[in-house]
Amino acid sequence: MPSEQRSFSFDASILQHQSHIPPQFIWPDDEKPCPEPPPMLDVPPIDLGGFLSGDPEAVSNAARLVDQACRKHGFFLVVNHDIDMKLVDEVHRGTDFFFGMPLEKKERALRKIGDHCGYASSFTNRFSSKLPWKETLSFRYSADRHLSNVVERYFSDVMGDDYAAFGKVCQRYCEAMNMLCLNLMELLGISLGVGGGYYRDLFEGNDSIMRLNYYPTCQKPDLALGTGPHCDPTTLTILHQDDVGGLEVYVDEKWHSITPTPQAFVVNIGDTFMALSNGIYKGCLHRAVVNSTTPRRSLAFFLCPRMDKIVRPPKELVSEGNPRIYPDFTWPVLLEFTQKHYRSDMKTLEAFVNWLRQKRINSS
Ligand SMILES: C=C1C[C@]23C[C@H]1CC[C@H]2[C@]1(C)CCC[C@@](C)(C(=O)O)[C@H]1[C@@H]3C(=O)O
Ligand SMILES: O=C(O)CCC(=O)C(=O)O
Ligand SMILES: [Fe+2]
Repeated sequence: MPSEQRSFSFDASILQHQSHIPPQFIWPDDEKPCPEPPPMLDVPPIDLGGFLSGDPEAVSNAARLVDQACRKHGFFLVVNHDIDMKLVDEVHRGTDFFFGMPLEKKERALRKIGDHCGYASSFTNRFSSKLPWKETLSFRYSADRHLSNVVERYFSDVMGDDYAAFGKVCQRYCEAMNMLCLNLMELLGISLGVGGGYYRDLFEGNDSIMRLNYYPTCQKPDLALGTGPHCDPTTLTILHQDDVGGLEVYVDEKWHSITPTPQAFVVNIGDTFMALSNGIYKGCLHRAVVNSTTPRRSLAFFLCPRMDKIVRPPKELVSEGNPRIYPDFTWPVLLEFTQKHYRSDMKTLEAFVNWLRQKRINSS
């Protein structure tokens, strides 16, 4: 991991108009965006309506579709999810408001070295090459009832009273995302044949991350990437993209674009759930491309286990034919690995297991 050093700031209000982009933002040829827009990934959205109402046939149909998608690429869309789309619009508007501010005001929430929360502009002080063409604002959401309103308080305490209203909106959004995640954990347990309770119970009181992504326009969109290729190291991601488009998923050895569907949420399996399913469900390899005409926003809710929970698959998923792939670990250790030692990509879990093994050898 390159050492963290202060370098130039990514002031989107300036860089978005520059015809020559700094070399740190130019990705190697084998990772550049596709020369032509890639094919759309044709995934039927999974209708959660029947599942949420407990209709047995709808439950088994949703479980079958989830199982197919997660064994293959770890990506699916959900509709009829019970989320108030007016709330989603409020978060998008607040996102525009925040990222539209002058840099020095955004930097009031500047991400501290090694921390995952706060404002970051393209991580210019975190990585020295292949910089993402984006600004992000990340904050913690805790489902622990003793830590209620942690989002709201973050906005007021860190960002100031003029953000209190946006903080309330994000608090409500995270609570809605938490409910959807718990329902999806139940569905994933049913899909894997271990019952709805195992994963749902594991994520009661979860300690998750919300991230607002803002991708300024780029005058060289064929050389840059908004977010590089990766699997989310977290458990499950619920993402809402605006109508601009830019999310791509790697399936059958090639990139596919995900057409924005405003009423749908994108759901993808993260590394932690790959470990929780003993490798049966695959972490979704994805990235985000940028464009030269329209800024893009996406809202990503990353479900993460409570800090003290051991990440371990249910015994039903471990057998002679399918032995344990990953060792026990806790999420804070994987999170620290991604924040201080390794930039998440498509091999994070493998690198993490090797790092853990080395740490244990060194400490024995
Ligand atoms: C725990 C996290 C680390 C990242 C944000 C969440 C889940 C996704 C991770 C990330 C987006 C994967 C690509 C690289 C990364 C550095 C980024 O582009 O932002 C990752 C995030 C991070 O480490 O800040
Ligand atoms: O903006 C997007 O569509 C993807 C963002 C993403 O993958 C992430 O934040 O982990
Ligand atoms: Fe991601």
